Amino acid sequence: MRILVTGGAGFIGSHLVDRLMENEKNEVIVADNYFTGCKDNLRKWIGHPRFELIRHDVTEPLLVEVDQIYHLACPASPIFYKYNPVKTIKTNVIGTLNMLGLAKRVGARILLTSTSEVYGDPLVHPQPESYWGNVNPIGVRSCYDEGKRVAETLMFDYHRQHGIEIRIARIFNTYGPRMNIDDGRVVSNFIAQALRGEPLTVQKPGTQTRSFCYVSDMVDGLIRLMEGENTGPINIGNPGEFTMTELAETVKELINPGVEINMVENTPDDPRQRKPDITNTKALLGWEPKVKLRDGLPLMEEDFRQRLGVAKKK
Ligand SMILES: NC(=O)c1ccc[n+]([C@@H]2O[C@H](COP(=O)([O-])OP(=O)(O)OC[C@H]3O[C@@H](n4cnc5c(N)ncnc54)[C@H](O)[C@@H]3O)[C@@H](O)[C@H]2O)c1
Ligand SMILES: O=C(O)[C@H]1O[C@H](OP(=O)(O)OP(=O)(O)OC[C@H]2O[C@@H](n3ccc(=O)[nH]c3=O)[C@H](O)[C@@H]2O)[C@H](O)[C@@H](O)[C@@H]1O
Repeated sequence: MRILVTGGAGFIGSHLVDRLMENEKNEVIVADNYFTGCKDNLRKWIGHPRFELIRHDVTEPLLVEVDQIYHLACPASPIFYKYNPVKTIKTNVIGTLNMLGLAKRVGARILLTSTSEVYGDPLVHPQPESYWGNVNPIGVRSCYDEGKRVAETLMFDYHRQHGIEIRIARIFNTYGPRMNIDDGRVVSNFIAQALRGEPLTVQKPGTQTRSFCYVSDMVDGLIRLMEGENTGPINIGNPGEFTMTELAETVKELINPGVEINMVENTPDDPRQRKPDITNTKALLGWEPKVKLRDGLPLMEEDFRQRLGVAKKK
């Protein structure tokens, strides 16, 4: 199978490449502009006969003969996707248009990594795929939230109009090794702060909730979706829901009991609750997450200790 992974140098993408490369029948091509990802995440595959890495921005057309496209190219951290909002929405709209054009041209099946942010600040909880969402069309997060919604629209229009084989995953908060240490997302922030002995920065009100999926579960779900017969959209996430204060207390307990927890200001339009309804995911993909937060955090801690050079206290 010839597989293109856009955004494959990123956090989820590089773990996906690892799993795809385990299958000797697969040839993998990564296209990435290294905005938030890096070659180092793929170092073990560079030079491998079944692997190719291209520096490419998906807002420009790309022509490669492939059978499957995993379209992950988009900055995921709010800090990065808010850094250049016009670029973020271009990546989601023009980038997805280019990948759909490629899929049509070469007859490839295409999977889009959409997001729970399509539900916005949800008024329905937990969120089923049938929920249309509560999204601000002109807010500071809209480049991402609406960008992903348009990407889903384009996927379905190409499916209905041109018969393209599509798969849509609505990914919920995912964590694990290889996350950018300073990309500003809550799990990476808290673990880096705990290891550096800095106060954990809980953004107000602290009662807002998220549900965290470990990256190996996420990759398993994405491959099952691609290999299955269902277009989606399908939620892929761990229904274990925590407040940010509970998350901070767990990181403090597991990693550094002496660290302080500080309440700090939040940013506009931060969703107050988020939890996937995975009824469809279990029924259609036979998937559910295996790694609990308390088991996943130490795996990420080990990765961050190595990268930060912080040894575990005896
Ligand atoms: N991690 C999460 O919690 C989460 C949750 C929901 C959805 N997602 C989605 O999953 C995908 C991967 O997320 P991630 O956490 O690995 O993020 P990431 O930022 O680590 O990876 C994104 C990758 O895409 C690349 N990229 C960005 N813009 C590009 C462009 N214009 N052209 C080519 N490459 C580009 C980046 O350099 C990076 O390698 C994204 O589409 C994201 O929206 C992630
Ligand atoms: O799962 C999803 O669909 C989305 O999850 C995250 O978006 P978000 O939940 O905003 O991610 P974080 O920036 O990690 O924030 C999570 C919560 O933690 C809080 N937070 C964040 C950082 C911090 O240091 N402290 C803190 O309390 C935020 O206010 C927010 O309530 C990802 O960044 C998005 O790419 C993704 O689409």
